[in-house]
Amino acid sequence: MSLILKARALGKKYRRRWALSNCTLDVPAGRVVGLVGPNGAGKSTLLNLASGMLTPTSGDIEVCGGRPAGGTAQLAKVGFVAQDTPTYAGLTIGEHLRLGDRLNPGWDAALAERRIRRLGLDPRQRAGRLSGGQRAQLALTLGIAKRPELLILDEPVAALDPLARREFMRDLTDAVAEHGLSVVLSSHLVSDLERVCDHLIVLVDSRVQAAGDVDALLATHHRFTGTRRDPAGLPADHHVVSVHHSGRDTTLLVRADAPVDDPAWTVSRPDLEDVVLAYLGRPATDGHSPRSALEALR
Ligand SMILES: Nc1ncnc2c1ncn2[C@@H]1O[C@H](COP(=O)(O)OP(=O)(O)OP(=O)(O)O)[C@@H](O)[C@H]1O
Repeated sequence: MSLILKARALGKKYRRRWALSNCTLDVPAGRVVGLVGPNGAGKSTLLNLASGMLTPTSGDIEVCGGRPAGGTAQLAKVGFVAQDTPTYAGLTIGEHLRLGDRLNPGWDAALAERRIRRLGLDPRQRAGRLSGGQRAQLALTLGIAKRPELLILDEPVAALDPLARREFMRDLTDAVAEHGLSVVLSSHLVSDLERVCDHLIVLVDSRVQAAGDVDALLATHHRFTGTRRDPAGLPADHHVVSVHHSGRDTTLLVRADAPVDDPAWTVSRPDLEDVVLAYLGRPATDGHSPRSALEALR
């Protein structure tokens, strides 16, 4: 599997506080990869390190085969839209597009203009006068029109209304199909990630708790329900991710290639949100290696 991003024991420290510590993960190339995790898990820090906006305190990170922001050619390979969708308040939309053209060797002017037109945005409007969602759309347009090998989006849809969110996800899918770019996007909206991502990474407290193709994650996780009992009796290849007791019933989220056929349990399929929530509810395990027990689900 070729990798577009590789982090090894990566850490970033602010004064005495680690924003990300000992983070090891692999991101496959040619995919739309969702990065999901609770507030403060280190997602933005990781994405800022990947884009070269931050430099690591410890460990290594490689993006598109090189050091993040390590020279002009490397900069051209990666598009990054930060969480606060930065734009220049005093510049018009048209000026942003011209700036994009000047700064990016692979700039796709036709794509940028088409997208701005379709969004109904006036190229003469200053970015400072745009709504939060419109500003996000401008920043996304700049990221896509740069035609990067890897597009990194930190919570790109947070400021968008539901319709704009759906359209953005569709644009992204089209851009991936047309230009074959790799995408990493973080979001708390698992339903949106499910619509657009084919690979998912769950990060909790700097550690990968689960990672794999969405199809594989769905095929290897099962919901077990039955009368209240201790899950310890399940076969050894059944990894219990979460346990909920309510009244006389027990519900488990279990990872197993093939669920055991036991009349004591009713087995059903969880959706992706159930799987993600089960991992988010766990204390972080020390998944130093990308092949940690919870990870190998490709
Ligand atoms: N500039 C900073 N100075 C000090 N601490 C920081 C800084 N940026 C992030 N942190 C801390 O690092 C940790 C990880 O933050 P980060 O923003 O990467 O998390 P996140 O997973 O993106 O969270 P969210 O989902 O809320 O955006 C948090 O505890 C945060 O308080």
